Amino acid sequence: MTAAIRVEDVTVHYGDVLALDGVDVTLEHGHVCGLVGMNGSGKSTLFKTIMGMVRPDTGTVSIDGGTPARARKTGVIGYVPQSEDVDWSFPLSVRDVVMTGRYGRLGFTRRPRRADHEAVDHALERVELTELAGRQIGRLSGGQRKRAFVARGIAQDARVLLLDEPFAGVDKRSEATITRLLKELAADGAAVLISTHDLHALPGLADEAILLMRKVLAHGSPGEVLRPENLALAFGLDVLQREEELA
Ligand SMILES: Nc1ncnc2c1ncn2[C@@H]1O[C@H](COP(=O)(O)OP(=O)(O)OP(=O)(O)O)[C@@H](O)[C@H]1O
Repeated sequence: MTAAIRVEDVTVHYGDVLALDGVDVTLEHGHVCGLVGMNGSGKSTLFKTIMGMVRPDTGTVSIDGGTPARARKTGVIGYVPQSEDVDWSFPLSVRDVVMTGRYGRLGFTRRPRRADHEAVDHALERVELTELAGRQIGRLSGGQRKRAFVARGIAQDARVLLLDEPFAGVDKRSEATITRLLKELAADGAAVLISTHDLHALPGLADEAILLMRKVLAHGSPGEVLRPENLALAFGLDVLQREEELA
């Protein structure tokens, strides 16, 4: 079976900073995988490398057996970026943003057809944003913005979906809606890779997890990955003690 995402021996530097060091990751379709690691461990860099927005110094990335550029062009891959990476003042409505998920499919005229409008309506319904469809994207709450980007991935029918910190600054309702949708998308055969700082939420969110610290320290079930010795390696003793206090 062709892997949804295959990252092989990828190393990335920003100038002198080593952000990823010989990273190998294989993800299959039908799974939600949580990506965890401390600030600066390379999570966003890994996403950008998988998207083809950062070119690795060495190593290769393939998405559904093709290049990242091809996966972007054909709409195979969808990306929900960190909020800081988005220009929220851009004069686009929620509906416009969701429609950008259809761009790979629009014909020569670039004009959306009925099927495109229907896909956008359906996606807006699934994230519960139908009533806010006409509002400028920057005039939404943090959680609603994230749901709009998830709707873009749904309208796109992305087979591989990457979400960089979708729960940062997000209310519980949006978090629950997004979690449910991601599981539904995976059950329909998508591969979902999602970074999060919320280690306690990980088992309820994902069926596998990756612990990153420039290298992949652990990749397995959330239970295996969150073992105290792994957390101590990735985060230091503070987190380990906090985990014990919370247990
Ligand atoms: N554009 C850039 N130029 C230079 N260094 C960068 C750049 N982007 C990231 N870095 C550095 O690369 C390393 C990995 O950063 P990255 O943003 O991938 O980490 P992260 O795990 O996503 O962090 P966070 O959890 O804080 O979002 C860090 O040391 C960071 O300072």
